[in-house]
Amino acid sequence: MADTLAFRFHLERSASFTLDMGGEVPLRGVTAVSGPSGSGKTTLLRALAGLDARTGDTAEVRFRGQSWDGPGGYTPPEARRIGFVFQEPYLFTHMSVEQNLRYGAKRRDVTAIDGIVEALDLAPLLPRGVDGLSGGEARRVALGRALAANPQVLFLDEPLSGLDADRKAEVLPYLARAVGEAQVPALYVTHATDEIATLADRTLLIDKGRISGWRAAPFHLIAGVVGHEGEDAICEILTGSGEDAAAGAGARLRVPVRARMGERVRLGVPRDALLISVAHPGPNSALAVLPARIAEQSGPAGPVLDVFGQRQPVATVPETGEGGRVWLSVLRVLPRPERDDSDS
Ligand SMILES: Nc1ncnc2c1ncn2[C@@H]1O[C@H](COP(=O)(O)OP(=O)(O)OP(=O)(O)O)[C@@H](O)[C@H]1O
Repeated sequence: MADTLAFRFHLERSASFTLDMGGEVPLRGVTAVSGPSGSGKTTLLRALAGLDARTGDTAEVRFRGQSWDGPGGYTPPEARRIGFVFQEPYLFTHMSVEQNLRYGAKRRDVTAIDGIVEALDLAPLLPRGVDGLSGGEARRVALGRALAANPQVLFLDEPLSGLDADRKAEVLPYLARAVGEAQVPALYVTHATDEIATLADRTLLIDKGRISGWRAAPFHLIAGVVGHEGEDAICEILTGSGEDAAAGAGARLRVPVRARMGERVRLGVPRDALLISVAHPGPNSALAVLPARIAEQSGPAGPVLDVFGQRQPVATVPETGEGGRVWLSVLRVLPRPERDDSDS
């Protein structure tokens, strides 16, 4: 497949750790890389980037059909055009925020960074020094600098780690927006389920240096922005195809998302914010209570719900039999602007 990052590694790093895996990551949207501490997530990103190569390593990497490493040829790390964002922001402290961004952009036209400044809301920070930035602001600048270099892929290694829950909730919508708008595919190392629910189109699970599985995107609904109320957007759930499509026409939710009128958003629903019941739950604190149907009680990837024609994997469903009607209470959503190729 041409539009993938394909790899195979056998890297012995210590007596107790060998990265031994091969796979293909679609170069579309965000692929989360998740696994226990020490499972090899950072080692995988660095190996894909061509860093820390050692004698005795077996490494083969192909990016969109072009050889980065292996018998097909070698591309040095600096020519791979990877935008790296690490756990620490690593900004240049002797430069202002704007100089940091321009450094990222190097030979690019400065107007080219306008979209990044807007998506990450960096305009008020541009003249400031880096030292006085809050943790959340520094993360936004670090992401902006990586995007300013016009990378062909982003490698984000726990870019929000170390932020408290409030700061993280503040930065996550910007991160989601910037990644969505830049249309740069990303590999995103994280343990955090809220980040995966907001950002990930799929998750690569690794354990002890090996791939332990793939997980599809967590439960989400695609919606269109049809209005605004205060800072929030009013989103109308888009209907898919099939017999349940018509049932959803007009279902709306008010959500805190930075999105323009007419824009498509993906509303990620964390597992603990989704209740499935056989009877209508009655008045509750849900953002929305939606009719749905169990499309598959026990499919190969677990149960599948059909929500207005959008088929979604879920952890468990009540025993009502296949085709059973259920009600879906959505308690919380984590929105991300959606690219037009989302359903391809
Ligand atoms: N250069 C190295 N020399 C020896 N051991 C290494 C080296 N690099 C990584 N390791 C070992 O490889 C294993 C995987 O490390 P890695 O940092 O990739 O894990 P991780 O999944 O990113 O962990 P975390 O979630 O804690 O960041 C660890 O046991 C680590 O000690």
